[in-house]
Amino acid sequence: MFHSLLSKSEESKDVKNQSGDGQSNIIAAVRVRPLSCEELHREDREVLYSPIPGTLQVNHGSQDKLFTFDAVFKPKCSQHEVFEKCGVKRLLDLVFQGFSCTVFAFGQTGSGKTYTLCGPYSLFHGGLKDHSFCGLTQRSFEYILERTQSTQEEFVLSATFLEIYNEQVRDL
Ligand SMILES: Nc1ncnc2c1ncn2[C@@H]1O[C@H](COP(=O)(O)OP(=O)(O)OP(=O)(O)O)[C@@H](O)[C@H]1O
Repeated sequence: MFHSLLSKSEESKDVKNQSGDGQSNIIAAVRVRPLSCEELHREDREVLYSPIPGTLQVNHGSQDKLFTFDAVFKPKCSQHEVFEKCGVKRLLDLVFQGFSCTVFAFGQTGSGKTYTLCGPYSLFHGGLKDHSFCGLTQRSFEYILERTQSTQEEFVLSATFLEIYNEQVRDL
């Protein structure tokens, strides 16, 4: 699961509409990763379905539970699709209006946070060169750099990567 947050002024009390575009300041999206080889080998089965866009159904024995999110991405969704539809592009546009934005991925170990944010391990260590595997981070940088290059204005860009693990914050 990943969330996107934005804030312009700490004094602002209005959680909605700070950006003036009528949309919520918090976007919650869920991505369901495909079963791993190990899980397939174990004959684990899928228990998460998205019967209607924006919903996630958890198959829990005889009781199904349905949850709603701003976006739900099924296992076959590509990195490109996630970037285009998860709401991050809207945040990047708001960065150019002076808003501070945060994207954070949340989930248990092995759920796909790193894959979604940065791509698979082999993109960094295994010689994989395929751009289609790039995650939200690389795509965000590309998007920002494209926007800065299409204007005469000067920009100073800064980005921070943090990991919170066992309630400890680590600067990546
Ligand atoms: N959408 C996806 N498509 C294909 N493989 C995926 C996907 N998401 C995750 N994986 C694979 O699942 C495994 C676990 O993913 P990942 O390392 O991103 O999890 P994580 O949440 O960052 O785990 P940790 O908290 O332990 O660092 C990796 O081998 C990764 O390549």
